[in-house]
Amino acid sequence: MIIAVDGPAASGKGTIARALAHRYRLPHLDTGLLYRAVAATVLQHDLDPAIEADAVASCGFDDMLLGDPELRTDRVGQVASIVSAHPLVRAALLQRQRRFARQPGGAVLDGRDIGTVIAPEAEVKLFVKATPTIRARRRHAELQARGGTQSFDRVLADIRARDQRDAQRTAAPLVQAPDAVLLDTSFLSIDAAVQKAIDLVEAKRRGAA
Ligand SMILES: Nc1ncnc2c1ncn2[C@@H]1O[C@H](COP(=O)(O)OP(=O)(O)OP(=O)(O)O)[C@@H](O)[C@H]1O
Ligand SMILES: Nc1ccn([C@@H]2O[C@H](COP(=O)(O)O)[C@@H](O)[C@H]2O)c(=O)n1
Repeated sequence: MIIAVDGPAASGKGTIARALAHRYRLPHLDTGLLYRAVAATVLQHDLDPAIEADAVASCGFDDMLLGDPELRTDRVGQVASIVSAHPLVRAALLQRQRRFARQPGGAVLDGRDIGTVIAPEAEVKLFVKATPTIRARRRHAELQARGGTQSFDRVLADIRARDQRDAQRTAAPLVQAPDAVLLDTSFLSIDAAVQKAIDLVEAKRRGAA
């Protein structure tokens, strides 16, 4: 079974994807990390993320980088949303994600274009959303817990900027797949959101959704 979990920044898709992977004993890929690794490599080499050739040259990153906590910072997230708009960057990362999705037994992937581009054949597609203010509140709390000093307003502005870039780019924009089920986590606890996601997967498996 392939489970595709898409949605905007800090909507809770990673939390849900990890929980579903655990529940159904499936491997999980956080595809945002791949774009973050490209972004971190661009920054490391003092390249320009807006220049496609610079971003493409950074797609051959060492997989060791995927475990670097620096990848989770807001700065890297912002640059990731710049490099991810380049069609050649998306093309360079496409096969790796497709191979992961199509491994025997299935997989859970979360990102922006899993249900639309990477695995349009996924048996289950969730589109996770929450209001920008609630997402910023959650991300702000998360960053503070890690010692971050950004203001709430800064985090909210960054989330809005990233939403806009991700939704408006021409290459694989953030959009709900027509056959994805919408899961609004704005007023759900983590446990309640995960339970809803499990209920949706179960309904799909029974052919009821
Ligand atoms: N339903 C929820 N209620 C409260 N907090 C939540 C909920 N879901 C997720 N969170 C928290 O919100 C933050 C963002 O969640 P998560 O990392 O899952 O989002 P994401 O969509 O994967 O983000 P990104 O796109 O930036 O990778 C985390 O700190 C997580 O613990
Ligand atoms: N399938 C994807 C996943 C991510 N992106 C881009 O990467 C940025 C960082 O992703 P996070 O999930 O870690 O927040 C994100 O803002 C997107 O620009 C993508 O394009 N496609």
